Amino acid sequence: MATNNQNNNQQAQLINLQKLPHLSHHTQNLESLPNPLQTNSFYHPNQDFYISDSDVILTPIAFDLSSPVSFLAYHRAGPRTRVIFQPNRVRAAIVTCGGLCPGLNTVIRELVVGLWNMYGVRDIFGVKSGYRGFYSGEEPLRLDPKLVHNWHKRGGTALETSRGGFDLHRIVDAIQNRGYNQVYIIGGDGTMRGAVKIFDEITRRKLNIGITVLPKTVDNDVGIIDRSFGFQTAVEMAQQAISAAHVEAESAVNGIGLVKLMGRSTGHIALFSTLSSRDVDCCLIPENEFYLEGKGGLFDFLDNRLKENSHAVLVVAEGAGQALIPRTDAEKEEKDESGNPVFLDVGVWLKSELKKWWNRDHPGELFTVKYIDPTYMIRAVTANATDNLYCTLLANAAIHGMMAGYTGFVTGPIHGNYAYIPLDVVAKAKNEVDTKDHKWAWVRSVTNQPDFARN
Ligand SMILES: Nc1ncnc2c1ncn2[C@@H]1O[C@H](COP(=O)(O)OP(=O)(O)O)[C@@H](O)[C@H]1O
Ligand SMILES: O=P(O)(O)OC[C@H]1O[C@](O)(COP(=O)(O)O)[C@@H](O)[C@@H]1O
Ligand SMILES: [Mg+2]
Repeated sequence: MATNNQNNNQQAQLINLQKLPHLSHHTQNLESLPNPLQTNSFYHPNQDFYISDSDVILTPIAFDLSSPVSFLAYHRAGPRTRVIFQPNRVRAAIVTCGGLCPGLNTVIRELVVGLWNMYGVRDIFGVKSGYRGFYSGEEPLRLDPKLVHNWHKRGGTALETSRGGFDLHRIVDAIQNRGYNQVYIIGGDGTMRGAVKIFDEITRRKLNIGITVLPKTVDNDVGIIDRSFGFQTAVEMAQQAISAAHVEAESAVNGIGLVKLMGRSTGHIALFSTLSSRDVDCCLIPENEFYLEGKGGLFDFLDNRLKENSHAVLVVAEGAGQALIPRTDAEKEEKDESGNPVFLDVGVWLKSELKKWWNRDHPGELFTVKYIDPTYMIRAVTANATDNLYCTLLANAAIHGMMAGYTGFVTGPIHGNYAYIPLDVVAKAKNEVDTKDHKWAWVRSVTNQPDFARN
């Protein structure tokens, strides 16, 4: 019969636990207290209510039994029996960084309400305007449930956000000087790269300060988690633009409706919008290069489509086709304040190329391109119900992790369960559209578009 040790060894070979940093790893004399939820009148925690450190989420969830299997395990999010912070000694800071995303205000609201109601924390501060707000001299906003009461009904971020302005030492000095010991950062891939540096510096200084990132990206370009909050809302909003483009195209002779959607380096919004709309004839994304002229190119496809159907709808992600657009050397070098490449407008360029092509190949024949660019409209809106719920669970899960003393972690759903994932791992994990998988094949079969693979 296998001994416990043998079983543990076998399990260790099979399961690779993604260990989390904990404040006890670099600070001493931490307190250990019963979780205040134990005496919170709204909760009646039994033993199953608490999540233990051996409770994990496994991935992958689907595997082939005929091959050797191994799993990555992430600590499951949720309340622990013991916490390391006295609620009245917590000074929490919340900051939003990078571009907008539906649900930002909900996450802020739920962090405030969760800290206040679940754990009895009273010192909660909103840092204004992104990373630079830590040291800009602007006073942080004191937050309480009354103030944030309605925030989930507003798009944007009431704390304001910004790009750039990452000054590591000034940020960590400010965190230290303000006496923050829980820092909740809401941001995307760039934000996480910055947060890794903040975490490293806090660790180097041996400070008793927990830091966590709640992943935000309207593009859904952050890896490991199932999807980001606000993404569904954005896809829903994009439907309106696609429907309008379809109506315009259908109502014209040889009409093309062209919609540009967000997606800097990943085409998830374009892909999901295409799949859910079914009005789209061709979806162009950064992960799949395309070309205009010749057999199998976009014009060839559209020529046939217009002959068959007399109208067509194109969806293009903003980061698609960038290599095809002529640009000056200066334009090639252009970056935004965070260091992200600045794109030329693929929609405007495509519209002009389409017109040139038609006039050249079909002179005198009627043709219309209606270009719709909803850009900020899909991300500046209030989160829908599903995303709002996601934001609430995300914020609650992040709070439980921080109160338990975890640090340098990201909270997010993995196979529908909330998990704590090491920050440095998520910061490196990009979520790109896999053009070899079923979903992209499905797009191709729904649209019948070419694969743009030159043979
Ligand atoms: N490599 C990096 N190191 C430190 N800070 C970074 C890095 N990349 C981005 N940041 C900072 O993170 C913040 C948000 O980044 P940005 O790329 O604009 O948005 P997002 O986090 O949504 O991707 C900005 O303040 C930016 O300066
Ligand atoms: O005009 P801004 O604020 O720079 O935003 C534009 C960019 O923001 C995005 O929504 C992504 O932003 P994040 O990296 O902040 O998530 C892109 O889709 C878009 O290119
Ligand atoms: Mg980003």
